[in-house]
Amino acid sequence: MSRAESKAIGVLVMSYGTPESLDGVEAYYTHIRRGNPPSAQQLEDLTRRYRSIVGGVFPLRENTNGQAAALQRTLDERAGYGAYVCYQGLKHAAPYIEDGVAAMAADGIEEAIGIVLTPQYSAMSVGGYMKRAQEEAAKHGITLMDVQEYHLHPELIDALSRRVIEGLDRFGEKRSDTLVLFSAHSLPAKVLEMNDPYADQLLATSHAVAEAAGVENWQFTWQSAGQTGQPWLGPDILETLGRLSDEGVKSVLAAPVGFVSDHLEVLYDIDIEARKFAEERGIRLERIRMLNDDPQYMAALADSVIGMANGRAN
Ligand SMILES: CC1=C(CCC(=O)O)c2cc3nc(cc4[nH]c(cc5[nH]c(cc1n2)c(C)c5CCC(=O)O)c(CCC(=O)O)c4C)C(CCC(=O)O)=C3C
Ligand SMILES: [Fe+2]
Repeated sequence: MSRAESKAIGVLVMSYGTPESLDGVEAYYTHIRRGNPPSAQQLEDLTRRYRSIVGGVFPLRENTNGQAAALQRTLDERAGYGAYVCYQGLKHAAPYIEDGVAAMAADGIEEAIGIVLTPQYSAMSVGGYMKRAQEEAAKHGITLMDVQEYHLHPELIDALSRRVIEGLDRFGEKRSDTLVLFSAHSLPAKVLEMNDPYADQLLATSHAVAEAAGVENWQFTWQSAGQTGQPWLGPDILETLGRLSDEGVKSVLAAPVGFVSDHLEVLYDIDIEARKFAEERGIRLERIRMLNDDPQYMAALADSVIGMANGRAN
């Protein structure tokens, strides 16, 4: 018997996707660039960054697999085996969002909930995932409802605040002088003209986490902006670290709350690039542990999925 019985609700678990191997970086980058291949220089630069974090495995793939499996277990525990069936749908790698929806259709799923593993909504990121999922669902006659965001879910805030407390403890006697620097992936600044909730939601998450962790000394900054020739949201984390060093700050705990996994933007952009930049300016930079398949994060996801499904039934 198929795991997906006729009454099962499909759950499309959406994430960014990462290459299978260094040989796959060019195709992946071309997909991110909407079919335009990167220049040799751009490809070399991205490959170099992956090479410096990757020990033969791209960590995001394992982490997304682990998150989808843990969410399935959490849904089984809360709603009973067979009530929900998870399918992965990735933005820039196989199985693509469309593959996930087609797999649901092949299993006879008629009703589904879509959820992106990023807690904060932007029309340019999460909205893009959902648009593709809706278009494919319509082709198969699947009714798909989207969880738009869960950036203030109490379990998520608690999970992040515990990580902040644990990260601050690593500073020992310097703990009270440590600044918590929340961050998220920058977006092209034109997103501001769209009245997009992304920045507000990121600030709301940061605020709630700081409050739950009892932290008053915190700031928010952007990171990982692309080089597109257009302006991106700033200030960038390196600019912020430069200013903090001018102000005499010596201890910083990075808290990238716009990301949920160990991947390139965390393992390279923060752990290698930002840390080196900070150390050169006399700042000790530590980072909170990422959520990956944290049980409280899974509870926030499962609760959002079940809440959406129940809302429809009422
Ligand atoms: C908002 C946002 C998130 C967070 C929300 C979410 O998770 O969705 C995110 C996450 C991620 N971004 C990732 C990787 C990349 N993103 C790039 C490029 C871009 N990102 C953008 C936005 C975002 N990206 C944008 C507007 C571009 C410009 C091109 C375009 O207009 O689309 C490039 C090209 C080279 C470069 O610019 O560095 C790469 C390699 C990985 C995987 C890392 C790994 O494999 O370990 C992850 C989790
Ligand atoms: Fe990205």
